[in-house]
Parts: sequence; structure tokens; C-alpha cells
Amino acid sequence: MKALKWIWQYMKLHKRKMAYGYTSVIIFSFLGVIIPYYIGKIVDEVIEGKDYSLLQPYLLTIIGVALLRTLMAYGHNMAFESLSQGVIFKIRSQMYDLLHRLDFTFFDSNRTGDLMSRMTGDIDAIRHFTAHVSHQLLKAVVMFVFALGMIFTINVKFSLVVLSVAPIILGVALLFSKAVRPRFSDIRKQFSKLNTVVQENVSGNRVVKAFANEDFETEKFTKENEAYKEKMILAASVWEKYLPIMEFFSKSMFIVVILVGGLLVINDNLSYGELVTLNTVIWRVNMPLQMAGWLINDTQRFIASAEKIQGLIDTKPVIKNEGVVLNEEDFPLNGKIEFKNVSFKYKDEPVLKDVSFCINPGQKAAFIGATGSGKSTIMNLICRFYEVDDGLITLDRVNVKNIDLKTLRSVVSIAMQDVFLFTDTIEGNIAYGVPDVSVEQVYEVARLADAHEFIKSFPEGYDTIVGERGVGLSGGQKQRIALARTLLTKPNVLILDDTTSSLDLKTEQQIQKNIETINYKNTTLIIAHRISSVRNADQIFVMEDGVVIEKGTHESLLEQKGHYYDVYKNQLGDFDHVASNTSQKEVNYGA
Ligand SMILES: Nc1ncnc2c1ncn2[C@@H]1O[C@H](COP(=O)(O)OP(=O)(O)OP(=O)(O)O)[C@@H](O)[C@H]1O
Repeated sequence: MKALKWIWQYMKLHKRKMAYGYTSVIIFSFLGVIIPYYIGKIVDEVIEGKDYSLLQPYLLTIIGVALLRTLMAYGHNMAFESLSQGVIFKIRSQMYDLLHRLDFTFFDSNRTGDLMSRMTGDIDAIRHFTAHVSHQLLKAVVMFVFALGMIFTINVKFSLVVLSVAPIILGVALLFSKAVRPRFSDIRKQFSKLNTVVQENVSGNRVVKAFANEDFETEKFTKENEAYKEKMILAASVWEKYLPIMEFFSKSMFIVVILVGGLLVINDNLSYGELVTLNTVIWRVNMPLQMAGWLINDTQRFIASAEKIQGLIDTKPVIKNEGVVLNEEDFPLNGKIEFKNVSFKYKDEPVLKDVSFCINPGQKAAFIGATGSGKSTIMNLICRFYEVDDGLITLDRVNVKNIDLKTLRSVVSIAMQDVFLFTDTIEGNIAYGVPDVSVEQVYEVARLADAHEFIKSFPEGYDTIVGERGVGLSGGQKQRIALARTLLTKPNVLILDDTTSSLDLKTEQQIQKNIETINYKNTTLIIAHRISSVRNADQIFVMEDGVVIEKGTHESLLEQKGHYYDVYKNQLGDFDHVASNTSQKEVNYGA
């Protein structure tokens, strides 16, 4: 009921199509019993009564009704098809819009495959229901009522016999639908598993090849493929078991017509023409009963899909604008970032513990620390991808919670650790999210990111289409394009989350120099594993296990002879040797 109420709010947006469609279905079903009626009249009045003058009008009526029915069927099928497309267009748009508003937490706990199946398979179940099942249900009921009404007007006794057989056919149809339902649900689940294996193998095919694991993957696929085949055969076996029974009982209707109708004719209680009419009309009683099982199954499939989609649409983003919301013009934007006793956990394990620091406008701050120590988490919290559990984060003394989300994410720009490039040209990828940007501006940021030269060296230059996720580019090239994309937004706070990890030292240093020439004021936050990447920062924060354990400049941290000093020594080999001779032998943090 909830699902029907839910879909109604979308269907009612197409009132005219619905009104036309349902009226047409009712008239169409009514006309369905008119043809047998006139066939009966031809038998009785033309053949038996020898009134041949009636043949032409009766035949013309039959042909006219048949033509009208064909036109009406076309009309209402098109109306419902177009209505269903309107309905799923709206639902799909709502879902897509929501996917962009939902938080990282939502995507952390929902699998891509699941979301994709809601956007495709479940949406298709909605389309099938609105385009076909919704009016087939009405057609079945109306057709049954009209046909029974006609039988009743012809002969009451006969209609009572039909009514006594009808529940048997309906019962068998319902039993069949009940038996086959779990089989279909198994098939759908198995199909989704099969899809997941295929999807993972397509996107992870390089890993499969790198590990020469084709046989293992083929075996995995064969297992799911076999299971799918078995489930299909099982469903077919249920189908094959019930089909003859259904056939038998539906044919029994015709036996009833011949037996009971014949007896009534012999006893002069029924004319030949009426018997012919009954013989045709009985089909219209039979069909809805046989279809009942399928319609119920399809309706249940619709309800299951509607609940899943409704569940998604009803999901509310946890992180949103609330309370006092400030825009860019409402407070002075200088780029001062402050953490005051911030604690945070993704699930149960604390990831940041009572973290406090202050980065002044225009400063370059660097975060260094072991993998998993919480560096990226700090950046995620500044952008409000997640909400702090305790403490306060401010941008220019304003709690980030009070800054309009779009404003916050446009003044704070992050080049993420996992580079994602769209299937588009390089230019399109760099200019992503900045409308009306000139080619010169794209070139300028590409130069800053040390990407201009390699892009120009491609035969298609900036028009080179990069494949899915940036296929065709090296890791370092992808990172530089992503960096150029971030720089183009001219953020007040620029966050570089391990953005240069795939680059050689020379290129990295060149990029650092370039960024220093940026002609707009910005605060820069850098996450890096190499001391060489952070040594020039105004402030360096050393993280360990969710805590800032040391902070200061490169020199002051070396003087402290603490953790930073150990890492420096570790990365540069013999410290004394390196201190006098800055030959830089790079090893990763903590290696
Ligand atoms: N989305 C998430 N859900 C649950 N736990 C997470 C999530 N993201 C990170 N973590 C966990 O939080 C901790 C800190 O992760 P974070 O990415 O902040 O570390 P990091 O210092 O940036 O590491 P790296 O240097 O490897 O990038 C890790 O233990 C990680 O497993």
C-alpha cells in the first residue's frame, strides 16, 4: 500500500495521460465483449433466422469495434508507456540529485554495485509496473466483470457454473505465482552476483592480469554462472509443473461451455448464437484469472523495488546547511584555519584525538606522519566531508558548520590522494567545475602543475581523451592534471593530499616552486611522506595515531631531535653526511 501511495505521487503528475489511459482501458475491455455478442447475433438472427439483411450491419459493427479496439490499444499503450517514462525520468533525476547531496559516510557503507542496480534494475521494475502492470490489473478486473456480466445476462445458471470453476483457476494461478516467486527472487539475486563478478573483472582486469589470476577468476565466474543456470532451470521446473495444471483447468472452462451450454441448448434454454457468444466470452473470463498470478508477481516485484528506491530517496544527508549560514560575502576570507580540540571517529575507533592547531592566512602548512595516522581525515573534516564528533574547526574564525556548504567547498579546494579523471578531454578534466574558463587559464594552471609540456607532446594535445579513470596516462601525469584542476578554482585554501607522491623529486620541487608564484593569496595545506616535500613549510605537523605529536618549522623540529628528526635521518641516510652534502637519497616515510 505504501509503495502504491508512493508511486501515485509521481503518476498523478500525468493526470491527463492517466485519465485517457484508464478510460480507454475500460472502454476497450467493454468493447471486448461486444464482438462475441454480435457473432452470437449473426448465428441466431442471420444463419438461424435467415434475416440476411442483418449480416452487413453486424459485420460492419464487428469490424468497426475491432478497429476501434486496435486504435484504443495503441493509444493507451502509448499513453502508459509515455507516462511511465515521465515517472521514471523524475525518479531517476531525484535519485541522481540525491547521490550528489549524500555524504561520504553514505558512500562508505553502500556498494557501487548496489546503487547501480537501484538506478537500473529497480527503476526498470517501476517502469514495467507503470507502463504495463498498472493498467493490465485494471484491464483484467474490468474484462472479468464485463464478461461475467454478459454471461449473466445471457444465462444465470451458466454464469453460476462459471463462477464455481473460476476460483479453482484463480487458486492454481495464485499457487503457481507463490511457488515461482522465491525462484524469481533467487534468480535476481544470483544475476546481481554474476554482474558483480563481471563488473569487478572488467574494472580490475589489470590486477587480474598482473597476478596471472585469470584461471581463478574464470573459476569464480563459472561458479556464479553455474548457479545462475541452476536457478533458471529450477524456475523452469516449477513453471513446467504448474503449466499443464493451469492448462487443464483453463481448458475445463471450455468443457463447461460445451457440457453445460450443450445441455441448455438441448433443453431449449439457450440458443446456438448464445452458445457461440458464451464460447468466445469465456476466454475473457479465463484470461484475467490466468494472468492474476503474473500480475501479482509483477506487483510484488514492483513493491520490493519501490521500497528500495523510496529508501534511497528518503535518505537525508547528515551534513547540510543548518543554523546560521554564511556566504563568501558575509565574512572576511583570509584562509585562517583553526582546529580546537577536534576528535573524530569513522566507526568505533577514534581516528583523531583532541587535535588542536592554527594555520595563519597565507601560510604553508605541512602534515607528515605514518600511514593511517589521520592526515587525510584532517583535510576531510576541513571540507566537511565528515562531521567532527567533538571540538571545533573554524575558517577565518567562523565555525565551518556555519558556512554554506557550496561556499566552503569552493573556497577550500582539495587535490585528492585518489586521482579521479573523467572520460573527457584533458582540457575538460582540468576545466572541470569552472565554467567559462579560457584556454589560456587552463594552460596557465597546467604550467603551474608542470603538466603543459607533456600534454602538448600528445598528438591531440589538450584535446586528448583520457579513458575511464584516466586510462592512458601515467600515475604522475594523472596527479599533475588533478593538481591543475584544483589550482584552476583559485581557492583561498589549497589542500594537496599526497598530490605529488608519484612524481620524481625534481618535478615535485619544480611544482612547489611554481605554486609559490601563484599570484592570489592562499593558505596551502600539504600532506606528504617525503621530508623534501615539507621542509619549506611555515609549519610542519607530525601526526601519529590521530595525535599531533610535534609541530614547528623544519629547523625547530630537527632541533627537538624527536620523531621528525628520526624520519629525516631515516630518509636521508647518514644525517651528518647529508647535512653537509645535500645529496638526497629518498626513501618513503617510515621505510
Ligand atoms: N572512510 C573511512 N571509513 C572508515 N575508516 C577510515 C575511512 N577513511 C580512513 N579510515 C581509517 O582512518 C584512519 C586514518 O586514515 P587517514 O586516511 O586519515 O590516514 P592518513 O594519515 O591520511 O594515511 P595515508 O598516509 O596512508 O594516506 C586509518 O586507520 C583508516 O583506516
